[in-house]
Amino acid sequence: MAVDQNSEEKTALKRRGLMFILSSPSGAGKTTIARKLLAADDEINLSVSATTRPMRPGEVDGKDYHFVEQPHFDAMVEDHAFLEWAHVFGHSYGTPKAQIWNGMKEGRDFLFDIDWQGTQQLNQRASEDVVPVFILPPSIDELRRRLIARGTDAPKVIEARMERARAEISHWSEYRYVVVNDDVESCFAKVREILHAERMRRERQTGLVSFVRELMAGPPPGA
Ligand SMILES: Nc1nc2c(ncn2[C@@H]2O[C@H](COP(=O)(O)OP(=O)(O)O)[C@@H](O)[C@H]2O)c(=O)[nH]1
Ligand SMILES: Nc1ncnc2c1ncn2[C@@H]1O[C@H](COP(=O)(O)OP(=O)(O)O)[C@@H](O)[C@H]1O
Repeated sequence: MAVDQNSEEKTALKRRGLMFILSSPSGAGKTTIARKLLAADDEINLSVSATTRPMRPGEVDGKDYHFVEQPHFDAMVEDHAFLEWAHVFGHSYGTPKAQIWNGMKEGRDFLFDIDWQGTQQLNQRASEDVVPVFILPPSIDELRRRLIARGTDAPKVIEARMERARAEISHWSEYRYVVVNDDVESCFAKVREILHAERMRRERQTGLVSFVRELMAGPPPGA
């Protein structure tokens, strides 16, 4: 029956969701690239982290981050509510578990803006589902210029971020992909290509084995 065939085909080609990670030293542009990707791609959802850092102008609670007090964050750690969490720049950041696991099972993809510590933890927990991408600035001077131009941090905070940048960059080789964010449009295009190619990987297409089996079970060519 035609209806059955259609639904069978859909099942056969279903794929498991992936965890697309963007990391970089602060100011290299990962939030910019992440926002462009979310706007351009209907199939990827942002993993909204919880953080104890203060909200920046223009940020929205529940959309950019869940802004929480330290006791609330600590209680979530106690309850094992995070897939991963870490201290960054004197604040706590963590990925709430609930939204991710259910979505992944339904084949939804998630975008993570997390640091190298979180990437290591996700790699340990779900390496097959993880696609780690590291964004590099074109130069250290340009990194400082971008942090200043962003206008969200006091000079002391900018210097702290610059000091940390080298330590963060030292983790570049733990990532499957590394992209230099010189021109934002060309960096975005590369990141998008990575996402598209990763979606096509054989291992992610959960129904492929039965699909190919059925394909091979058909009549031989010319029959
Ligand atoms: N491990 C981990 N890192 C996070 C999480 N959320 C954000 N981060 C990282 O924390 C760092 C600081 O983020 P943020 O305060 O937004 O400043 P930004 O680096 O200037 O965007 C960045 O490297 C983020 O990728 C999280 O849930 N887990
Ligand atoms: N390719 C680029 N060229 C020039 N400025 C950029 C580029 N990418 C991002 N920026 C700017 O640099 C600043 C830092 O970018 P942001 O995305 O906030 O970095 P991160 O999330 O890595 O801390 C922002 O003001 C952003 O508009």
